[in-house]
Amino acid sequence: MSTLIRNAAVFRNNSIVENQNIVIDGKYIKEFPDNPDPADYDEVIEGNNMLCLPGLVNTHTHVAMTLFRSYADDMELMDWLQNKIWPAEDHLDDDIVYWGSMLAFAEMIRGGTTAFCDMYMFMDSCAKAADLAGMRGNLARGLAGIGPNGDKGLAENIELFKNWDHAGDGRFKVMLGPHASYTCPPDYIRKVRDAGMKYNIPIHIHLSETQGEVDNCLKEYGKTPIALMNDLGLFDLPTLAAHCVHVNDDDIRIMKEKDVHVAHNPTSNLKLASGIAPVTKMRAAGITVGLGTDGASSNNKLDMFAEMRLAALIHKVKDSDPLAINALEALNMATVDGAKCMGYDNLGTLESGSLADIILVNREGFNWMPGFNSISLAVYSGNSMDVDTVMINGKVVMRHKELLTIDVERMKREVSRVTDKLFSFAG
Ligand SMILES: CSC[C@H]1O[C@@H](n2cnc3c(O)ncnc32)[C@H](O)[C@@H]1O
Ligand SMILES: [Zn+2]
Repeated sequence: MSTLIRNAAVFRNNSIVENQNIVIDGKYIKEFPDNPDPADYDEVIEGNNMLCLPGLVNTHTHVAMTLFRSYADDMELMDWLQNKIWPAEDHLDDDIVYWGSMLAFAEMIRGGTTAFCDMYMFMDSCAKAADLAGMRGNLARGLAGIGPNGDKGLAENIELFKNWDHAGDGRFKVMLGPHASYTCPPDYIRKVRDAGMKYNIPIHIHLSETQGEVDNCLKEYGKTPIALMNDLGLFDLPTLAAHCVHVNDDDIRIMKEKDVHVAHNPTSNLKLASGIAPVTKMRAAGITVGLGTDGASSNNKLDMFAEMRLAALIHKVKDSDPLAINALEALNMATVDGAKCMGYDNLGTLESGSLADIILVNREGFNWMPGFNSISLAVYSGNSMDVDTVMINGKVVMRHKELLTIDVERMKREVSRVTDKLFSFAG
């Protein structure tokens, strides 16, 4: 299958090149010809007035938590988890997670997100929904070592790896998902690490999200969550650490030394009043930082345009520096840096040989006028509703805002049905 994108403005090598043509062959970008003949291609996409960007990468989420959107707002993390979310999550099943995930994929594709890094339960259902939707995803079974199901969860995560790693024509990778230092005691982290070493599986974990988490960890183990995980050998595996809001200079040194990647979730961190991560410090130390939404209960959107904009804004205030994170840096965090967080070195850029995850953003809206700088426009005034066409792994999954892989009407009916089922426990 070959596709020609014709006459678009293309984000390449950190700048916008107008009037470009892109040829996609199979799942890869092949070339940028000057005068292509449309008759030579199976499919032609007109790029007039479109900005062509790499698909946006959401490096930390819990996709099925769309079903908890607006269920528990205006709370801090532990109150929210312990008193609202965890009791409700006891009522999840495969059917519920499948449709909650599908709702997330519809929202993500519509907003230009082509890849996601997930940690949740019933991950086989999440994977099946992602496969049908055509999404690219890194999947982790969330693991807790407190309580009776630690070993069962780990066995499920390994099974997930055997069934889904590299599946979907290479769109899926599987990670191990130890939830956090406060839910995974040292002995359990050692088990997870040993499994990761045995099967060569990377790690996705929440770390140092709140000051309370760090304080409790210091009290219990005499170490920060980052130092504790390092001493337990977890960082001997490639690790993606979500949040890292409360990290000190020693933590940052360890993370750089162990090449720990960070998923920065600005909206979730603000909404749960967790704090603002020292992103400029981590980036200055050479740490790769991607952007994420976290789940739709703590955000409450899965909108990477919103995350880019917020990331570019809040660090200016945190650092009292308008250059803290500029528009280009925010865009790179949402694309190429996010792709690195997911373990790809051929994703998140529009180059010959890159995987063809591409979005076309319509620049005809009022919010795109005047057109001085399309990178700045994309980050500060663009929004997810401007996305017109989305390609993942060389396949068009949304054309002119029509979702091609998801039966939207059925999905809405099923989401209503499983929401009723999920919340029937509440009376
Ligand atoms: C065991 S599956 C993943 C687990 O994580 C919970 N979760 C969602 N958002 C956050 C967050 O910001 N910090 C910590 N844990 C979070 C989710 O509800 C699942 O229980
Ligand atoms: Zn999370």
